[in-house]
Amino acid sequence: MDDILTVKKLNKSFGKNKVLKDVSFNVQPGKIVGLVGPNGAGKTTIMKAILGLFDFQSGSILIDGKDVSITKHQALSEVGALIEYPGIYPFLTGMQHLELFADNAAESKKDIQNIIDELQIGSYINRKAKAYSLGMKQKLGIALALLNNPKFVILDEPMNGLDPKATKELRNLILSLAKKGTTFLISSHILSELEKLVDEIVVIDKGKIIKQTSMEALSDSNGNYLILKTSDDTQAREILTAEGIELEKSDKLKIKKTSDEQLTGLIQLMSNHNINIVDVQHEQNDLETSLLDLLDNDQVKE
Ligand SMILES: Nc1ncnc2c1ncn2[C@@H]1O[C@H](COP(=O)(O)OP(=O)(O)OP(=O)(O)O)[C@@H](O)[C@H]1O
Repeated sequence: MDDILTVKKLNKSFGKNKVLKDVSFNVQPGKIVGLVGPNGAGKTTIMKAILGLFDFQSGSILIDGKDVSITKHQALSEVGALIEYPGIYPFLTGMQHLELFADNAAESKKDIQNIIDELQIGSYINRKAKAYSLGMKQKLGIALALLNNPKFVILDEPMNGLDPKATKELRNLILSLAKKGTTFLISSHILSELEKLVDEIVVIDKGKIIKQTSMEALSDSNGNYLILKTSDDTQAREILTAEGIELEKSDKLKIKKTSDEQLTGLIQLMSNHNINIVDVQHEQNDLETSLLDLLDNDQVKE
């Protein structure tokens, strides 16, 4: 399927500070893609460039096959976005914001009501935005991003300021929209939340993309471990080491999982030395651990 977003060799500097270095990645329709990386890595800059808000020195951005730049915005007509702090007018009500940004007032009445219901913002939507809390403003910003049924939605730190209930509601809303075909590019530092949502992640560090991978492949490639509990862990550790089986740094007998047959071999090995395996646990790296590993490796390479 053709990409909804293709970013190719994007370079961007602020003065002498090169903040995006040959950034390339793609997003396929209907996917939820997470853009992750440390503070200052370049996530917001990428999102702003995709939205035609920043110029760039070289490279290209295509949405649905059409070029986007600071002067070419046509492809953005079907894109919804929330970037940094939602731009909200303090003296307008939430409802006035939604009406102001709706494409077609008559047709949008039902859409506006749906969004209000889904995000549960009805109790304060007719109050002036100056009286909104951080989370209320954030929810209004998300409502504005989702208005007009965009095909592609870009959300920069959408969970900022949301309480756990609102975070869960937002997650469910994003998942249900994605099921109906909406595509999402989402940045967030709340990795435990992001991993419940995304199909793929793009990892950026110091302006360079260091990985684009499906979540499935990420946990398969570096995140599966077996933890053995035996009748004699001290002796078992010696036997495993003597066999050249590498143990992870842990006070438990933790071994990187390499194949489905590996456990049978370990049981056989222990049994040959009259040691019983009394328990086996499977452990999988969470997104945070996988990401920290990736960033550590990136530092080693430099
Ligand atoms: N308008 C600007 N003028 C000059 N430098 C900028 C500007 N915007 C961003 N930068 C610089 O670009 C780099 C990338 O910033 P960016 O906001 O894209 O990072 P980020 O990955 O979104 O970080 P965070 O997770 O902290 O939000 C930083 O070094 C930042 O100081």
